[in-house]
Amino acid sequence: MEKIDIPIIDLSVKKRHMLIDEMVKACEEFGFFKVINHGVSMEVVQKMEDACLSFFSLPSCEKEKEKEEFGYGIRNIGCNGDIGEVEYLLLHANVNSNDTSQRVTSTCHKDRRQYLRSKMNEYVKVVRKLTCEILDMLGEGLGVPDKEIFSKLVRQKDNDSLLRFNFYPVDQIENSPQSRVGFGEHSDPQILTLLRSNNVAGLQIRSIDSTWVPVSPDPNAFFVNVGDTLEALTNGRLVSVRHRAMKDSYCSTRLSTVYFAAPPLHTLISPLPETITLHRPRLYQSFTWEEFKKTMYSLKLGSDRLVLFALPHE
Ligand SMILES: C=C1C[C@]23C[C@@]1(O)CC[C@H]2[C@@]12CC[C@H](O)[C@@](C)(C(=O)O1)[C@H]2[C@@H]3C(=O)O
Ligand SMILES: O=C(O)CCC(=O)C(=O)O
Ligand SMILES: [Fe+2]
Repeated sequence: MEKIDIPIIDLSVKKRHMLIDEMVKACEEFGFFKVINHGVSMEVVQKMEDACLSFFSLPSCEKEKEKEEFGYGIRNIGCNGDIGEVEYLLLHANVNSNDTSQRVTSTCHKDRRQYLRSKMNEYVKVVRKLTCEILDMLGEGLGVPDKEIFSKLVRQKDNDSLLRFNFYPVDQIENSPQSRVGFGEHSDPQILTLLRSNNVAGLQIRSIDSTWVPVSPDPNAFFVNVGDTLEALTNGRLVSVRHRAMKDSYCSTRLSTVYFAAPPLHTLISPLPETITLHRPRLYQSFTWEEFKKTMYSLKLGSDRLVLFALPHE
């Protein structure tokens, strides 16, 4: 295990130019950084987290009923045979969609669903705002003419962003190995990911020299991952980070909450002209987010998807 300092961006610091430079540098070197003093209401976070923990503590038969509505899953990640030591909810983070009020269901289910959904929607609103602030700072730092070029994609009404809750329970089995992979190595396919967790360790990022770097938990912070799509949009200048989550058998239950900011399906992803230079010729062909998504779902969790869109070298 390597000891490296994860870049920390303190949004309460007034010198915006300095912050922007540090943020761009972190995305170039690691594709990852931690944000503190972000201004997101901890009350919103806490209520959403409590509602999720109550959900995960329900009996299995109750949770299984939420496959369709909340994308409940256990152990199976995606549909290509990846297995994790994790239970999760995976749903669209589009606050306008999924009105459950018309569905025929018992009052108890309906109340629980509506409460969970409302806490999630409140969370999405605040986390999307923070995501857009970060994307605007990156746009400014890269010197693109329209600094809102990235955030505009995420603000679109039909954006394809997702919200995921990963629940890593404590092992009930005696003598199970001390530390196992809970969620396998991968990069996130979208533009930007904002991840937070309770105060339990688990997240690791892979550094340039391929060693795993543990990220200390900080429930007051957000961790930001550059996704494959931002790597493609910036012609490989900002790099998508490979990461995984470990599960420690003797530790406490871990809950991570992950917001994946994505553009609308029809969006054409092409490297921005400002990122194509003599020293860095164009790396990727253009593709729509829909095409990329189709490819990603046909592949395993740990696959390198961007390589399939790389242009041949001269
Ligand atoms: C195995 C898979 C799960 C995944 C879709 C995929 O085919 C490859 C990418 C995976 C991933 C990783 C980051 C996110 O957790 C996720 C929701 C995403 O957008 O891409 C998952 C997908 C999933 O669990 O459906
Ligand atoms: O649980 C974590 O910390 C990581 C989860 C993750 O990488 C994901 O959901 O894509
Ligand atoms: Fe991830």
